[in-house]
Amino acid sequence: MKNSKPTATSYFTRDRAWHPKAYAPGYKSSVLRAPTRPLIAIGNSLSETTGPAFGDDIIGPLDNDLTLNFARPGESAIGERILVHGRVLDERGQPVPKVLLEFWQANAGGRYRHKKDGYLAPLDPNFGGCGRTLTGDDGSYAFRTIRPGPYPWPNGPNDWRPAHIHISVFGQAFAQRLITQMYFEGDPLIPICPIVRTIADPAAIEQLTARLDMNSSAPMDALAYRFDIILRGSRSTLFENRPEGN
Ligand SMILES: O=C(O)c1ccc(O)c(O)c1
Repeated sequence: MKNSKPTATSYFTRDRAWHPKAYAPGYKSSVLRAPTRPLIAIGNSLSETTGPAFGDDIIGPLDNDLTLNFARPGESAIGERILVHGRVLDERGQPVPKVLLEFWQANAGGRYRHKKDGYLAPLDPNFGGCGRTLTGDDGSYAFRTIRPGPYPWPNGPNDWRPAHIHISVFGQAFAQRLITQMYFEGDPLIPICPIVRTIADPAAIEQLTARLDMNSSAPMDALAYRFDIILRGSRSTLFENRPEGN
């Protein structure tokens, strides 16, 4: 298609080489998870392309504050207090308003509040690890949390996940949910993480890395990190549930 005349949308088409391969043996669980046969396109059914429409009414007052939303009254989660903020943008850089963002993460010691997480680090009685918010009319979002700890995982003999926050972006339908992981600028575990190492282009890793943003920090309260999410196009944020074949 190289010589075809560009159309209005061809500038924004997806660069499939940007996304990691679904099969990446260094990331052990990708081996069984990756499709073994060519993918086939299945059209969405009506129930996959209609509703739900989320409004402000589903969001509770503490949903975007993980330091408080599981804490006992008057207490808060242990850890380095941070604000995470940014914008959700489409392939033209236009803001995407009113999308539901959900986040989940380990506590400051690197432990998830999940029955299958048996890591030695203790649970924090004041930290649940989940939150949600809607983007504003300018596509912006923000939430308060604590910086999660890194943790070991049984991929190889000594593999550790860098500190990260999982972020889900809900579209206008159940079939439109994209999930990514946000890392923190300067973390030495990023380049040696087997999951990160499935990503070929350093620029794509940079895009998954939140930047320290001193201008948005809350003095005497919380540091800020900025993380923009680009939903589509040649420089889309990498989403773990949208590998190269989709
Ligand atoms: O897919 C996995 O196996 C896997 C393991 C550890 C993680 O922290 C994660 O986000 C995914």
